[in-house]
Amino acid sequence: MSADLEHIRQVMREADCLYTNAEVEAAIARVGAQINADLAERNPVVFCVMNGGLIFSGKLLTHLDFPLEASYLHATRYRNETSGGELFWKAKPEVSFIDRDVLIIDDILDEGHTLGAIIDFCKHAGARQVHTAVLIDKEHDRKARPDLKADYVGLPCIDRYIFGYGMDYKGYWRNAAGIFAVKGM
Ligand SMILES: O=P(O)(O)OC[C@H]1O[C@H](OP(=O)(O)OP(=O)(O)O)[C@H](O)[C@@H]1O
Ligand SMILES: Nc1nc2[nH]cnc2c(=O)[nH]1
Repeated sequence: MSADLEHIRQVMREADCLYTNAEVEAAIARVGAQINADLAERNPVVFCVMNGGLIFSGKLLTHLDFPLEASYLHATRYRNETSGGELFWKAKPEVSFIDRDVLIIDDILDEGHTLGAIIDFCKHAGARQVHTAVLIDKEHDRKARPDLKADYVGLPCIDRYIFGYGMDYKGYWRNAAGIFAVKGM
């Protein structure tokens, strides 16, 4: 079924802006500086988690000032819905990272099932150390593993369904230049 574009446009018109474009860009620059300080000598292999991690990864990578290899993996459990289900691997990493430092970049740590599963996968596949960066850490008490924290966090966010900067609403608005919360969600 094709999307109801008028509904999609209305969601943007009615959304609450939680962070402006400038605030997100400043957060990305901050995270970049932290990663430069920590990982410059570690020769990490950097994985963007598709699809949501695309914009944060692209912008963050331009702040990193050391040699690195970049690739992607694709794991999803929301599949364009607004509540999560089973984790589904669409593409596992193709680059070998045995005995390598790995940096995983994703848009959001919500309940943490996705990041937890990706970290487990990388460790089982022989990574020396797995580092994680997320643009948004959503604050609530439903974390799958309460002890699982991302090493690098751009911004905290209240417990609402958000979109923009890679995050979608029903597959749309990943391109929104800011972080927005859907009205009523
Ligand atoms: O912490 P969790 O509750 O597991 O949710 C976080 C994950 O959800 C989103 O992915 P999604 O499955 O929506 O796929 P997408 O990246 O293609 O939007 C997001 O990109 C994270 O990977
Ligand atoms: N777009 C989007 N994806 C998510 N995945 C987990 N939480 C969220 C959220 O709030 N928004």
